Formats: sequence, structure tokens, C-alpha cells
Amino acid sequence: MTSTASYRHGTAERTAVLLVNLGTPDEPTPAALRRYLAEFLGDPRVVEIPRAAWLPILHGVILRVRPPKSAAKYASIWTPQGSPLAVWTQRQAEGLRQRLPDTVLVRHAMRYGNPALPQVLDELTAAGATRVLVLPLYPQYAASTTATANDAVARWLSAQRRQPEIRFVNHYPDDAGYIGALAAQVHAHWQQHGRGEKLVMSFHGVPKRTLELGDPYHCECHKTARLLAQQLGLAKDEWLVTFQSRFGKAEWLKPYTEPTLVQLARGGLKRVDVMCPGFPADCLETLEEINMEVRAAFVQAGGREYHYIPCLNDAPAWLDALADLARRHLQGWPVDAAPAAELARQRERALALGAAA
Ligand SMILES: C=CC1=C(C)c2cc3[nH]c(cc4nc(cc5[nH]c(cc1n2)c(C)c5CCC(=O)O)C(CCC(=O)O)=C4C)c(C)c3C=C
Ligand SMILES: [Fe+2]
Ligand SMILES: [Fe+2]
Repeated sequence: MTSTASYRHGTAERTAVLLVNLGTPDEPTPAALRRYLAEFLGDPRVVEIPRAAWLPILHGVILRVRPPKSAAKYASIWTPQGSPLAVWTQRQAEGLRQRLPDTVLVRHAMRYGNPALPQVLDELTAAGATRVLVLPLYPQYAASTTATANDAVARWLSAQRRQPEIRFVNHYPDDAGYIGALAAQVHAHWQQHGRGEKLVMSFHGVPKRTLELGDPYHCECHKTARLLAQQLGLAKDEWLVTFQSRFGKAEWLKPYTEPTLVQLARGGLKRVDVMCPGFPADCLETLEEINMEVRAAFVQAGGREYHYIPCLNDAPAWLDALADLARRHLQGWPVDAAPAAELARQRERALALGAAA
């Protein structure tokens, strides 16, 4: 159980930031999709149906039918570097690393698939991390995303002899840097392509029942949207919130994205801007569902111009916001010594260069 990686003596302190995202299949193939979906949809935080009823459906039906269909969708958005979600998450970790003192270790991990969360935590402690800030790439808290990531960290902790100190960032739907980065993304798009009649902010859905059970996700999506609309100076009839990516037969948060856009097109709306503020990185659900499927439905219903505004990805304003958020949560942990150490290293480098010249 307990890995040898945690066998370590000494009293030196080292701080780490761990970005956590959902995860994605390793390849756009049915076999890789089966592995990924088995882990994802087998998580009781994601599908809250009693195990005895759900597992036969998952293994008997879903994991037979869905993998080839999902694999084809993934194939349509796959890049030479891999799955967009994996590529962007890695770049976000690099951007964060550049912005924090170099005494702070920065890594990313996935809740499902690779790089697997327990392995990355093993590697971090092996590298000397004694304090870990867990920063999920989910600005809005949901039990099906944030809580299950935290659970996975807690499970890993339960197997450690010497546990690092841990802090969890719970949510940041109203973070000024995040909202500002979203606004900058919209302005950049408007500058290049002009402006639509409406801005649709589409968030990933969750079952409606989770709202009744006390999940703050719905509220937090609306909060983000309201603050963004405010910052953009939009009037009430110039923006709306929708929920996408419904899974299964139960009722999910409404209004649903695709039927809403179809209705708007039928009602005479010609040009719409669509963005996904709850996804810090473009992924299957934005690039395929929103930018391909929903676009096609809008155009088929008579809409003329459908503009998809990309996610934050590696936008500098977003990476700055992420670094600010991390710094605020790191307060009181010993990273303060770092700038001095950094300066000393720079001086050494400069001297070495001078000596070489
Ligand atoms: C805010 C983020 C997300 C929430 C909340 C969320 C809930 C949720 N998702 C499913 C089922 C699926 N989601 C899938 C993909 C997917 N979901 C998110 C984010 C949230 N999900 C992302 C970023 C992605 C894309 C991953 C990628 O590789 O690009 C999929 C897999 C794809 C498919 O086969 O359609 C499923 C399935 C449920 C059931 C749920 C809440 C209960
Ligand atoms: Fe999802
Ligand atoms: Fe989807």
C-alpha cells in the first residue's frame, strides 16, 4: 500500500502546487475510452445511483455501446500532441511554474487517467514536498468534480506514513482575476470577429437532483456568469446561461444548451457568441459538442453566424490569475525565501557568464 516514495528523513520544508483536472483518454480508441469511462463513470461521486443497480448497466450496456462512439468524437478533436484537455492542462502547469518562485514545485494530475493523482503525489513527496496546495481546475464547486478530486487526495493520504500538510482550494467562481481573464477573452474575440446579438455562457450540466441535495454548483455558475456579464457591460437581454453535456435520462440543470440555441435560431436570432466559462481548458465538451454539434444544430435551425469563443487555455491573463490564486492560498507557507534565492542564483549565473566572456 504505502509506497517507498514516502520513506524520507529530514526536516527540510518544500512547498508544492498541484493542479488537478478531470482527465481524458490516453488515445482516441474504443479500448482507451473503455478504460477511461470505466474509471470515470464507476466513481460513485459521478453517478449517484446505488452500485448494485448501476454497475450492471455500466458494464453490461454503457461500456459496450459508448466507447466506439466517444472514440470517434475524440478522434475529431485530437491533436498531434494528444488530447486537448491534457495538452492545455500541462501548459497551464508550465505557465504557473514560470510565475511562482522556483523553490515551489508545480505539477498537474488527473482524477481519471494519466498522469494519475496518487502517482503524482508520490513523485511530489519523493521530490521533498512537505506541503501541497491542491488547486482543482474547476472554478465552480461540484461534488462530481471538486469533491471527488479531494476524496482521491484523502485516499492517498490515508496510505502515507508521513503525510504532507495539505490545503484544498474549494472554488473560485467570483475570483477577480478569473473573471477579468474571461472578459479579456471575450473582448479579444469581439475585436477580431465583431459582436453577436447574444452571448451564451454554457456550463457543464449536472443532475438537477444534486442542486436539491445542496450542491452549490448551479449558484456558482450563475455567479460567474453574472459577474462576467457585468464586467462586459451587457444588458439583461444580451446574455444567458445554459447547461450542456447531459448524460443519462434523469433531468439535469436547465436550460439545456442545444435546445436553447435551436430555439433562439428559430426565433430569428442570426448571430450568436457562445463560450464555456466553467471550462478553463478546451476539451471534448467544448471543441466537439459546443463548436461542432451545437453549431450544426443552430445553423440547421436557421441561425446564420455561430461564433465559439475559446476557453482560457494558456491566456497570460488566466495564468496570472491562477498564480495569484495560488499565492493567496500559499500564504504562511515558506515560499517567501524564494525571491532572494532566485536573485542569488541569477547573480551567480550573471557572474559565471561574465567570467566566461
Ligand atoms: C465542471 C466540469 C464538469 C462537471 C460538473 C462534470 C460532470 C459530469 N460529467 C459526466 C459525464 C461525462 N463527462 C465527460 C467529459 C467531460 N466532463 C468534463 C467536465 C465536467 N463534468 C470535462 C472537462 C470533460 C471532457 C474530458 C475530455 O477528455 O476532453 C464524459 C466523457 C466523454 C463522453 O464519452 O461523452 C462523460 C461520460 C457526468 C455523469 C457528470 C456529473 C454527474
Ligand atoms: Fe463531464
Ligand atoms: Fe458530451
